Amino acid sequence: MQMDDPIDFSLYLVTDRSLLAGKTYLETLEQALIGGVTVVQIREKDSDTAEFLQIAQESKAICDRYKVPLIINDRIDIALAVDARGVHLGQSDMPINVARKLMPEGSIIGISCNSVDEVCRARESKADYVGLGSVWDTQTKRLTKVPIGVRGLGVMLEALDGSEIKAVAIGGIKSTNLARLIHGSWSHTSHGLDGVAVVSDIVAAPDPKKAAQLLKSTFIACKKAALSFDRTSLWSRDEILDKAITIMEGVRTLNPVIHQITNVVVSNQSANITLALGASPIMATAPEEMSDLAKLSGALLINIGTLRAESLEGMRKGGYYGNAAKKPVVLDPVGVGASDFRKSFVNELLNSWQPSVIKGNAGELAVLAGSSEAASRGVDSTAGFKDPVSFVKQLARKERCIILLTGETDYISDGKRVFALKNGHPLLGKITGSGCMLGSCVASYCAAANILVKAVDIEGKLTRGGDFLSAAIGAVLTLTIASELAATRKDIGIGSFVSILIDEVAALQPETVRRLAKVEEIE
Ligand SMILES: Cc1ncc(COP(=O)(O)OP(=O)(O)O)c(N)n1
Ligand SMILES: Cc1nc(C(=O)O)sc1CCOP(=O)(O)O
Repeated sequence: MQMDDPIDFSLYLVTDRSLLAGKTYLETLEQALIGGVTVVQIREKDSDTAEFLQIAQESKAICDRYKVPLIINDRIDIALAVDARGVHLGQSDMPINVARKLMPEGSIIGISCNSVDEVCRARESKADYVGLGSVWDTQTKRLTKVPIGVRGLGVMLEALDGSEIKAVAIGGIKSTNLARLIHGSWSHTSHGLDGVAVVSDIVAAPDPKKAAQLLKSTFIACKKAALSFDRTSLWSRDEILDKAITIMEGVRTLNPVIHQITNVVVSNQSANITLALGASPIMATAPEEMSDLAKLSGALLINIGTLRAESLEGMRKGGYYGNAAKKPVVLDPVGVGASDFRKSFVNELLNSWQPSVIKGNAGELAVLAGSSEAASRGVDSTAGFKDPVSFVKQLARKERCIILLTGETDYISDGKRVFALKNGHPLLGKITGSGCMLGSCVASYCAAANILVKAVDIEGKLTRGGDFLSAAIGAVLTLTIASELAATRKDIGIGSFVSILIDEVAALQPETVRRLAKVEEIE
């Protein structure tokens, strides 16, 4: 191991002797190294200099045996004394330029960052890497700043575009939330994390070797899977329509269970439209059921209309277990701009699990994107975007999922391609819950798409890899074409329209979808 060998940051162990679970500190360190830790930071918050020095010397000897670089937290004198590869500094520690003068040439200097401003300063000061955190809450350290969440990481990573500075995330990271971390933090400029820094999930594990192995293999698989999001599919518009129709038929033959946590206004018609599609609805909300239902169902829909305090835990757990069971999760952020309560809750949801599709009107999606361009009033959108095509593409890249923007023209993007769909009838806008019913259709089609995947390669992925772009297109076509057919019925009115719409969805034939579909890809 030479001083100028590049460091592999993928699994960065930060030590904490107060958390040991049975094994001694040195046994724990060695087991973690055998398990695949690629860099170690000695963090001794309660030791005096003599004790810190001794621990650092003993740790260095073990790390050298495994050819793994050693970093010292805060203390340049200790780093120099043990010939460590570098130091990790906090925002209130010695400035990087001073540390650089004291440390030997080629030393690694890392700094903690909690905001984009701090990342920009780290860049100016020529840090070698940044520790971004805390991502989530942690029991290991009393936090003085609000956790940044996975979506906050994405903008910090973007601030590193074009630099050589490496980035690791820290705070609350476990093997169980690593997939969400890697996928959700990817910036829309395709900047991903170089590694994860972990304390308790390794140090406090009964088997630190196994814990490190799991973290390392999960990190590698997730990073590979996250990179695949940037690949563009080569399907033509007609092939995508074929796939959408295959998915439509798949819902009818596979009869997937669609778990829906939805609002009280539309619960009944959402369940009925799901039945009309050929799927099987279950409208369960209790947090206690979420783990079982994630295994049983083909997809989960989370619709935040009529949000109440007692619904929150079910939505948190539903998405979490949905990701864990590799089932698509569809988020319908109904009226998210109506209150700070909804806004902060949706932000919390998107920091804790990964949706496969987000559907919303212009006002709702503008709130998610932090844009003031499209206004909303309650749950209704009152104005659209000047450039909806770029908007959906950007948001899909940011959220790493399919974005469905509803309106007179519906826009669907996977971050690379954008499709405009122009079917539908004005009566859809006159009834309550047409958007919510569309959410049920999207979830049903995603479930079938996720079951129909042929070559299953689930490693590191949040689902089986279903074609959710075609699923979302198929779902929109089904509801909007059925609405056109329903509107031609004699004496149709607002009241009868809902029932006839459900009938038309049930009776809709694939050839009719193919004949009437108004889908075009926007270059
Ligand atoms: C990799 C990594 N990132 C962040 C930290 C936190 O460092 P700091 O801000 O100095 O806080 P303390 O470690 O002193 O609590 C870290 N140690 N490692
Ligand atoms: C040491 C440290 N620094 C943080 C920061 O936000 O800068 S969070 C943290 C503790 C991380 O421990 P665990 O992996 O057990 O959650």
